[in-house]
Amino acid sequence: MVTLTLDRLSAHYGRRQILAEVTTPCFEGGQVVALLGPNAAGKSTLFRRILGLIDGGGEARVEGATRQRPIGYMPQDTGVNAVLTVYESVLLARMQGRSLKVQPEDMTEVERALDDLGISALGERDIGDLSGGQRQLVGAAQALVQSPEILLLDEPTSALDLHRQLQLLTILRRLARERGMLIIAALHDLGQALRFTDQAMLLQNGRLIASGPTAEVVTPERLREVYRVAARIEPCSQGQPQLIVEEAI
Ligand SMILES: Nc1ncnc2c1ncn2[C@@H]1O[C@H](COP(=O)(O)OP(=O)(O)OP(=O)(O)O)[C@@H](O)[C@H]1O
Repeated sequence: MVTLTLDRLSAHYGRRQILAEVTTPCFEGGQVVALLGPNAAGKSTLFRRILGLIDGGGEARVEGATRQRPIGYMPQDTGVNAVLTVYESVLLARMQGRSLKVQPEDMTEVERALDDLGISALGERDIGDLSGGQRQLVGAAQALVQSPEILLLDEPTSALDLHRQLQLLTILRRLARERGMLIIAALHDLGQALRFTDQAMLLQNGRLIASGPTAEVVTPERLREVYRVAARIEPCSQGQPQLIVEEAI
């Protein structure tokens, strides 16, 4: 099973330190992990540092991976290429870093990624003609089609309507369980994090404030300290934790 452990991971842009010694428990395949924190806390920077796209100290230790490039990534701003169809853009993502000879298996994987995300009907559409939410799902398909063992998604629900947010989070949970994938998603909706994720990391000003089971990370005290909101967490009628936000403080 694939695992990821962050060990005193730091990151800087030029001379400016953004992340300071982030150390986490070992996250395992099959789990969905929420990456939480207010604007500018360092969530995107953490993803880029895990991917080795920026410099810094410490280590993002991947163990148990069977592939040479085990990590898939969907950035916050997914690029759009207007001259490609959705199918072509996902196929191109699949072929990244490989020979350009398309095998039948590659086409099967493209169809599977589109199907997994419920966007098979968009396959022949030009990517430039899509709505923001549709483009976001295509971005997720581009990351998923590489059959990653670890999938990093930077705010994958930010452009989606409520139905599609819930649908995507449900799909991610299923994919993690069924394929043993470790999925880490930056999320701003803490209620959804409580409902759909197993573990969480909470960043503030580039420091890890808490990590562990989501229900232990997202507490009224931390919402007050880190997010500056007064909130309660109460079980709903079905016993699920429900976040009730009262006011900004
Ligand atoms: N390329 C860059 N060069 C210099 N500073 C950067 C760069 N990218 C981000 N930063 C700075 O790093 C800090 C963390 O930014 P980051 O994008 O990681 O935050 P975030 O938690 O993802 O925020 P948000 O929730 O708003 O997307 C911010 O102060 C930001 O201004």
